[in-house]
Amino acid sequence: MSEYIYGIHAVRALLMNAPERLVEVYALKGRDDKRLQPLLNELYRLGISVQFFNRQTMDKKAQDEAHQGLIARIKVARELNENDLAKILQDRENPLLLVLDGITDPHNLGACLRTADAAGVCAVIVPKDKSAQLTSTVRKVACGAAETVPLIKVTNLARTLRDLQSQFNIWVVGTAGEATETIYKSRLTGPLALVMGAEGDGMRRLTRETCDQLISIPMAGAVSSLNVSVATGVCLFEIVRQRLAN
Ligand SMILES: C[S@@+](CC[C@H](N)C(=O)[O-])C[C@H]1O[C@@H](n2cnc3c(N)ncnc32)[C@H](O)[C@@H]1O
Repeated sequence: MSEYIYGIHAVRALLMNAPERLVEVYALKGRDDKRLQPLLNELYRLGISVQFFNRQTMDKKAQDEAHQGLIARIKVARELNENDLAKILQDRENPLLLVLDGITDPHNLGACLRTADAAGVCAVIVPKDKSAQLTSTVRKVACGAAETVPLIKVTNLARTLRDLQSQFNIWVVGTAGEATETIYKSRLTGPLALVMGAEGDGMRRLTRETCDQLISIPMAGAVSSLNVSVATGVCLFEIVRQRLAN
């Protein structure tokens, strides 16, 4: 089984993190780009087939995806699940996890993965059945982070959160606009899972009830909530700030 990834960021990230998954690469003929040549050199070095095509053929292969002159056919990765968490968490001194409770917009998932990578999140956890899938749009928006941050799909999110609390001593912090405690007054420096809610309804009741703490981002204006990927960025980088200041 294979799938396609598009664009320089996605191909470079896969080349750096899981080159064994690259089957073949299609590149735009005549494209003279300083960023592309080192990447092509590395592909040649690893013996990965690179074929050159004109723009019309590349656009056809990309089927409406923006490809920036580079497409890779890759082996589908094994899906990660709750059983992979122990390995990811072992030897992590101060793990930071991001939990997305039912985000369905691929752009939001891609943006959250990108921010998670930048903030040093060790895995993103989502419920198996109620989330956007790791599509090429998600990969493109994630700018390579879909290849670097493990995405764990769990059958029962509340149970996974309880396991994180009891087995790994992880403090589970949920986010909700109406929470009285703000992120800026909370101490978020220890092992932590940050939980974000879905675009429309926020966190589900059981998820919310499982959290150790609920926090909000203070809102000064007329709108009642932020876009979830924006809220994720605000929260993750406040956590990063606190950890660096510690
Ligand atoms: C668009 S909001 C959902 C709004 C939903 N009506 C609710 O009551 O939560 C999506 C998610 O972004 C996060 N979020 C957005 N604004 C927030 C805020 N001011 N404080 C904390 N989290 C926020 C939360 O995780 C929320 O579940």
